Amino acid sequence: MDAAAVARCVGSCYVSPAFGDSDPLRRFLRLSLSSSTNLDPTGGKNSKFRGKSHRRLSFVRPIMATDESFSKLTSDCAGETQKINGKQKNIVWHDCPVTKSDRQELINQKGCVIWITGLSGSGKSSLACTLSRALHNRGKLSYILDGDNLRHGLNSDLTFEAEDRAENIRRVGEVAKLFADAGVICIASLISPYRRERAACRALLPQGDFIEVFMDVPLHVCEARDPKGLYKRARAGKIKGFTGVDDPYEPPLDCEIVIQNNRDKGLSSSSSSLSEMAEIVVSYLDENGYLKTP
Ligand SMILES: Nc1ncnc2c1ncn2[C@@H]1O[C@H](COP(=O)(O)OS(=O)(=O)O)[C@@H](OP(=O)(O)O)[C@H]1O
Ligand SMILES: Nc1ncnc2c1ncn2[C@@H]1O[C@H](COP(=O)(O)OP(=O)(O)O)[C@@H](O)[C@H]1O
Repeated sequence: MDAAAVARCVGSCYVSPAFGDSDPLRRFLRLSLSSSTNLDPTGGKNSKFRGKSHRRLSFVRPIMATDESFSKLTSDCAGETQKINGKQKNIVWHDCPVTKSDRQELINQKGCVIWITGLSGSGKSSLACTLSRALHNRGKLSYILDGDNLRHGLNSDLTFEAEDRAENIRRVGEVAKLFADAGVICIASLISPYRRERAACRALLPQGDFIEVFMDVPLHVCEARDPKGLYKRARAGKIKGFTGVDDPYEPPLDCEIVIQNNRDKGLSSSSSSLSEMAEIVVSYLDENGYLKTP
């Protein structure tokens, strides 16, 4: 992409130079300290990339980033993790001689998770599809885990209550981790409104392999798009607990890529910008070594 295209998007996009913390323990501690709750029901209205200076100290620990994930963070990269939670005991990790490295070498790429978060209507699914196509055109294998789609199957038992949303995100995080382990570039696109759960998904992956993309689109723009008529129904009180209307969205404080996708017109004017947005992510992957065998 040329510099002008970057600039056009950068009216609209910010790519952070990845996380400065190379040490997983440091990052874990940082996440523990930075997580806090934002109950602003207007959600994305003021959602700008705020960066480190706006982090608040809090003693709230990530719900999912428990002692288990802590020990995983310190030992996981070797792939030797033995996962034991409260319900499952006496299980032992079984290794296979065909490794993640073998798989990555086979398809000449590095498995990772692109996690796209944002309000309903912010363009998550559109970006996911455009990105997947762009990667496909470059001969790279990707797979989309879309929140809406997964709620037709794997997550069809879950509601939009906070606890179920958290479980939804946890499951998608685990599945995404498996795809990344398979060597695939996994594109997860779901609202995932809570920082703690997104942080927990990040903690499942080796350092750098979780790339969070924030669709920073104001609520009024999402609401004007309203392709499924859900905002209208939520405003009419026919849907309770709709994200951004009467349910919270916690914008990322610290993510790899921010995309300000503000246009409120139809696809004809957006198609080029979607491909520019996808190109921003592809460039990030390229520059960080995900499009070749590590
Ligand atoms: N109450 C409520 N709040 C938000 N969204 C709702 C709700 N009810 C249904 N929908 C539709 O479900 C899609 C979001 O599913 P997700 O799995 O991505 O949500 S979450 O991550 O568990 O919050 C979301 O899809 P997108 O518009 O693609 O984001 C909506 O179409
Ligand atoms: N950059 C854009 N400019 C204009 N409209 C867009 C843009 N990106 C997405 N849209 C439109 O916004 C609506 C919501 O997009 P979608 O990808 O379904 O969002 P989400 O998955 O976040 O709910 C769709 O009608 C889509 O065509």
